[in-house]
Amino acid sequence: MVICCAAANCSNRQGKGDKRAVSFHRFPLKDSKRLLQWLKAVQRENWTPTKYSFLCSEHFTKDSFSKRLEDQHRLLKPTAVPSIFHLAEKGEPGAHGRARRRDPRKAAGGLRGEAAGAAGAPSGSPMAKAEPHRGKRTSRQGETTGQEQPAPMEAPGPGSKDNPEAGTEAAPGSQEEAGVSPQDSAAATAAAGELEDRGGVSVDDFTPPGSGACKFIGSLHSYSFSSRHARERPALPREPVDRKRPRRDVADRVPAPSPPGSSLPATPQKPPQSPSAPPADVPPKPAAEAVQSERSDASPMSINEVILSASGACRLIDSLHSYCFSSRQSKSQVCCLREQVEKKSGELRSLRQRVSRSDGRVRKLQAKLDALRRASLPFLGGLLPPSREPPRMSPVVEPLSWMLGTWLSDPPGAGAFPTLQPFRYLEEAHISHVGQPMLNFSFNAFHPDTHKPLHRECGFIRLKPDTNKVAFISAQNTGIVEVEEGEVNGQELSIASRSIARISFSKEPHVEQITRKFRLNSEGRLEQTVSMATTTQPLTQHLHITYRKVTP
Ligand code: HEM
Repeated sequence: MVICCAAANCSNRQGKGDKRAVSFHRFPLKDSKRLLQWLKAVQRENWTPTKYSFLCSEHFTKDSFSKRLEDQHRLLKPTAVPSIFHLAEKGEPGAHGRARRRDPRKAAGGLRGEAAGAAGAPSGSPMAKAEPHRGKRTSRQGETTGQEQPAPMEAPGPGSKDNPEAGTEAAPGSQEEAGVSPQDSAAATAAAGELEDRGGVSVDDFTPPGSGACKFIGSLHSYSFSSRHARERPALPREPVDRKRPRRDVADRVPAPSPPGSSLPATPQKPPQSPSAPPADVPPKPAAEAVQSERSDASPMSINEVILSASGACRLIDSLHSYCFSSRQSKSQVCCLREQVEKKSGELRSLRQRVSRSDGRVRKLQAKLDALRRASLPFLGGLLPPSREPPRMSPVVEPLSWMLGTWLSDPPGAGAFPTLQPFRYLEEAHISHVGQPMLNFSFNAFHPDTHKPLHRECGFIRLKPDTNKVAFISAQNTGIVEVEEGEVNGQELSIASRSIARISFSKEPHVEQITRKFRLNSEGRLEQTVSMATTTQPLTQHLHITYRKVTP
């Protein structure tokens, strides 16, 4: 297999004539953004690059290359995009075979020579040295006018022995002068091929990330190549007098070196046979033998061993790269997860604070409710704990159990008396027990509009055991204390005053007789009717009220 330039109308291929200054560079298949830029520049329709597709260095401007510090190797910058191409002149017969080079960044007259910066370029510049053969190539292409010049993808090619000046051209900027042997180039080519095969990252295409680990791995790369270079350097021929001629001789027989990585030499070479490497075009052995024939102090390590060692080192570095990438990815995932955990922890803390505040509110409400119960339910007040179960009712008072509960007037009570204007009033009635053989009661009247407290009375209702005899003992805020007795029959209690006492300064006319009737009506409502006799009026109804039960 010969490495050919994939650009339309470019016939450069590995080892062809005077192309020793031409290097070949793989398409950045793993860098989609850069690959698109390359493809846009190449302008080949219905064509997809493979890992065997290359562009020669003639399609890149001079500033697309950099020199490696340690050995001045010419390297294609990781951001480089080709810009110098033959473009067929449309409308011209046989135009697809004719071409002129143009740099798209230079609208007119942007010929390759200008783009390469030949004028004023240092003599050591590989681009400057590429100038002469560019002229030859133009004329050659002129000769092939009318013939389609397919971009060679993988074509076998001969060695570069047809141009006696090739060595001179290549020498100043060549990798050989930079201190890398042809075996370096072969090994690097093979290693780069393996890298692309296995990890899709070639040494040339790899952009060192900012992490310390990758810098370290990058330094391993440098160490790997410089180590190989150091081991092989003693084996290179010593050329104390004229370096160009022997080098040209060597170049005739040995592949021109290229930067390590995906940059490939223009001269024939064969990468080492590796199971994972792309198909080798030239076996490495002849190249190795060529160098070995030149050296006077043979290295203890054979070239094949060096190549294999380099390949192994590159595989190791490749795996380190993969590990580095996956490690960084894992680290970023861990960081992401940590952020999520911290966020969730913050939310949890906030929720706990809200729950705590809610608990505080619930406790306050519970306390308020207990206070209300104590205030409104006498039997729950005092020393009785709020959570305690209601005391069991004494069986003695069971015949009066229908009276138990809290009752509210509904509708408002009606007041009357011969000496009074009829009136309305509201009243709460609490009738309860605390387990004793009696009921506790309180009646609290209020003004129907202003809710101003009016008549109030409280006392006890007792039953004579094993009878239906009932005693009703009441103290009223008007200064009257009275005892009424009577009978309970079913759900009706009728009682009449037996004794009435009053304070010395009670208001007149004094009440002299009181009768009451309680009953639970068919609607489950409690009714109370009060009649009285005064010193001025006979027994007459004074009050009638119906209560609605508001508690169990
Ligand atoms: C058994 C309980 C009650 C007794 C023994 C009683 C007794 C009396 C007596 C003796 C009078 C004076 C009557 C007059 O001047 O000729 C009176 C007046 C009156 N009573 Fe009652 N009463 C009782 C319950 C109530 C209740 C529950 C109310 C509800 C608000 C009430 C409202 C009034 C009013 C508004 C007057 C007229 C103004 C007054 O004298 O203060 N009474 N009551």
